Amino acid sequence: MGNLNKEIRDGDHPDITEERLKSTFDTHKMAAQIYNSQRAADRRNEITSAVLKIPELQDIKPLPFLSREEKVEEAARKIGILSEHLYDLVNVNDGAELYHLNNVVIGGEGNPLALHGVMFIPVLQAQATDEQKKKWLYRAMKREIIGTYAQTEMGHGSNLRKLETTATYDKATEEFVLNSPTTTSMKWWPGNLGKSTNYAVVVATLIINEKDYGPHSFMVQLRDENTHKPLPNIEVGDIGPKMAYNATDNGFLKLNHLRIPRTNMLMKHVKVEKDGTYIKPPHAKMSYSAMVHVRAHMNNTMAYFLASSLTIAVRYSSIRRQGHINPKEPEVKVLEYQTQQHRLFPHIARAYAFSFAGAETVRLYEKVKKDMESGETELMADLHALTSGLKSVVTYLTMQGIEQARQSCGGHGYSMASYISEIYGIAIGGCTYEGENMVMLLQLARYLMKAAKAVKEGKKVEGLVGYLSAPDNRHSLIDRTPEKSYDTYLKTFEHIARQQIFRAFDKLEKMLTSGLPHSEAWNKCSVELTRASRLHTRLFIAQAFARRVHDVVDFHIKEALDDLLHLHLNYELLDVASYALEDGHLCGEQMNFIRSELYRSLGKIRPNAVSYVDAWELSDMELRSVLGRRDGHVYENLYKWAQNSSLNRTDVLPVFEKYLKPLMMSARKNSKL
Ligand SMILES: CCCCCCCC/C=C\CCCCCCCCCC(=O)SCCNC(=O)CCNC(=O)[C@H](O)C(C)(C)COP(=O)(O)OP(=O)(O)OC[C@H]1O[C@@H](n2cnc3c(N)ncnc32)[C@H](O)[C@@H]1OP(=O)(O)O
Ligand SMILES: Cc1cc2nc3c(=O)[nH]c(=O)nc-3n(C[C@H](O)[C@H](O)[C@H](O)COP(=O)(O)OP(=O)(O)OC[C@H]3O[C@@H](n4cnc5c(N)ncnc54)[C@H](O)[C@@H]3O)c2cc1C
Repeated sequence: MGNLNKEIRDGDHPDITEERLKSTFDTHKMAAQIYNSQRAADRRNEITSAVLKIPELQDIKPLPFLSREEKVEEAARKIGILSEHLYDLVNVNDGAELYHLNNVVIGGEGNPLALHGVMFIPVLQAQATDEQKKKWLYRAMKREIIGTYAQTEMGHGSNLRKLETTATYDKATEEFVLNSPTTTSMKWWPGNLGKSTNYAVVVATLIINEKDYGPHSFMVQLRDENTHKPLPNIEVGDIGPKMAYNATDNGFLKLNHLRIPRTNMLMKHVKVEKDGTYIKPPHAKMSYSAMVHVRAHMNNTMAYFLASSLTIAVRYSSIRRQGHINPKEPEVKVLEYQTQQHRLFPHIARAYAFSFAGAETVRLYEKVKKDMESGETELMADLHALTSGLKSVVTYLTMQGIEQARQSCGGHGYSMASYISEIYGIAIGGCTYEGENMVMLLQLARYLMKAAKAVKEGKKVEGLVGYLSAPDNRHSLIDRTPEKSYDTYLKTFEHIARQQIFRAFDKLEKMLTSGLPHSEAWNKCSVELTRASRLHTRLFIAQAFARRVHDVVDFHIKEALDDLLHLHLNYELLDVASYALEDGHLCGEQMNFIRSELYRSLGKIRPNAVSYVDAWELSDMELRSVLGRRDGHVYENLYKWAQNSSLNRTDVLPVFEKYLKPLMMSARKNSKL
């Protein structure tokens, strides 16, 4: 039958092998849950193996030792080589395979085609007419041109309706005049805009006959296709180094009365006729599709970032020995400490939960995308609400989890040898991009307030907010029913979310009744509103986790996932318990029960800890972490890694003669006086 944990190899550190031998489940079967099919999990490993056989695709040295320019060059070099091998390595129509190939070969720090794949192609697919697709999309797919999505400006990112870049229609010439009238109107932030791309979908405020029609999308050629020099009336460049993600040239763009043909406006759903007549889209927010596309996929990318950090931390914790639990016995693996388990295991459960919630979200996204192609827009509001909440909650909790993973590695976690700080830097960008988290929580809150109003008016609501109409127990049944059921936990989460949604609603209504204008009342309730959004979203995540466990057929996988779910529900409930204590839905006795279940869960998870992270099947090449090495041989490799430091090229640095020697000489001279 072989080992259940598929990472076991001869010569590995015995401490990590000992962990893997304890596995109660087949890690490759678990990978099928994480990646949604056995075939997808197999393909990931096949792609990794194929990449390992191509020497030019390996990192020239550990990425933390590269300068920013070297990072940009290295990513571009690999993109060039990848293009030669692409069709042999992956199915180019499979986004998951492409994403995996990118993670293995290039990693998360970015590459010249990042925004091309993530936004430029999707926006053309969703918003270009057939004729426009022929002109740009097919060239983009063949990488004859490289594009990005240029929406955010120096002065405005969140509030799209106040974008200053204008696209003014000139009926006489049948052109749009694109203009950045102020410094703050410059596009600022778009990925790869700075140096890599030669085209961009620019989002600008459409003006026809002096009337403002709001943000619309326009195709703009930025650079000459042969020389790559910026075209006339275009100023473009890189915005400088960032917290992380520095292989990517996030850029600025100033358009100086640039004229583009009328047919460069993306017109699948919305139109400007030759005479300037404006024809509305079936839904006002259809042009926001590229943002929804990314938000819908972010749960999975965040789950991946979180799982990467936890793989590093848990593997390292299984070979790191420090201190004693029993003074008569040798030093223990730090993973034995309950505090270490409490620090890491709930985040493992979250990574799984985000992946399962992500799979459901992508399914809904695919349905809405298909509907939109035929002008059907009914589910757009549901999708927008769901992705807005998830994007915010998942990125925030991912940030917490990665930082805990780093701290759990002690001093070595702070070294770039762990690579956790880079993963952290990349992941937390997600709290900001695709809609600042508070802004997106408030978008979900609009949807929740509408639902609450409907319920108050005696109407029945369904779907994602159906629980607002469902019967509620005054007291939680956790620990009060003979059978062990997750339903009691989910009902408690429902109660908490429902109470908070109505609390925010009542507060808002009270202020409105007192005569406060809606926007002021909204602002004064906004903390309560974001709380409602978070609780609603955390309920959805817990439900999605429970739905997945319910559907699993394999006994051992189901059992292992069930343990994680149990931990998740107890940990998350403790995290939000104050809401349930406030109105007596939970009592102190139940809190004690939940706490003791949490501690019991940590013990249950412990033997499988390494296997839970191994099941993500993240290769050494993609983890890029000395601490997270599959074989557990950390210490000798930490020493090897440090040899890459340019400071070690000579024993004595020039700064010694220049500054340190004079400093010490003069100090010595003074002390002799
Ligand atoms: C296999 C593919 C893999 C893809 C993987 C991608 C993941 C990559 C992850 C990691 C790798 C690192 C790579 C980094 C890539 C970075 C990419 C980042 C790119 C960007 O950041 S692009 C710029 C993003 N900008 C924003 O998100 C701006 C945020 N602001 C807005 O979206 C809007 O301004 C707003 C929604 C906040 C408000 O819009 P507005 O028009 O003013 O509308 P309102 O008045 O507030 O609302 C009116 C009404 O409309 C409804 N609504 C709003 N939006 C939508 C929508 N999209 N769909 C449906 N309905 C919508 C809203 O709910 C209101 O409804 P109501 O009146 O309440 O009924
Ligand atoms: C790594 C990275 C990559 C990016 N890539 C791209 C890209 O490819 N293309 C692109 O176009 N853009 C890109 N962006 C820009 C990004 O989309 C915006 O920065 C983001 O949407 C946030 O907008 P902002 O910067 O205007 O934040 P601001 O809105 O200025 O946020 C500042 C503060 O104001 C608060 N705030 C703002 N409005 C409200 C409100 N209505 N109610 C309550 N609070 C509010 C926010 O919560 C926040 O606390 C990228 C950004 C990053 C960090």
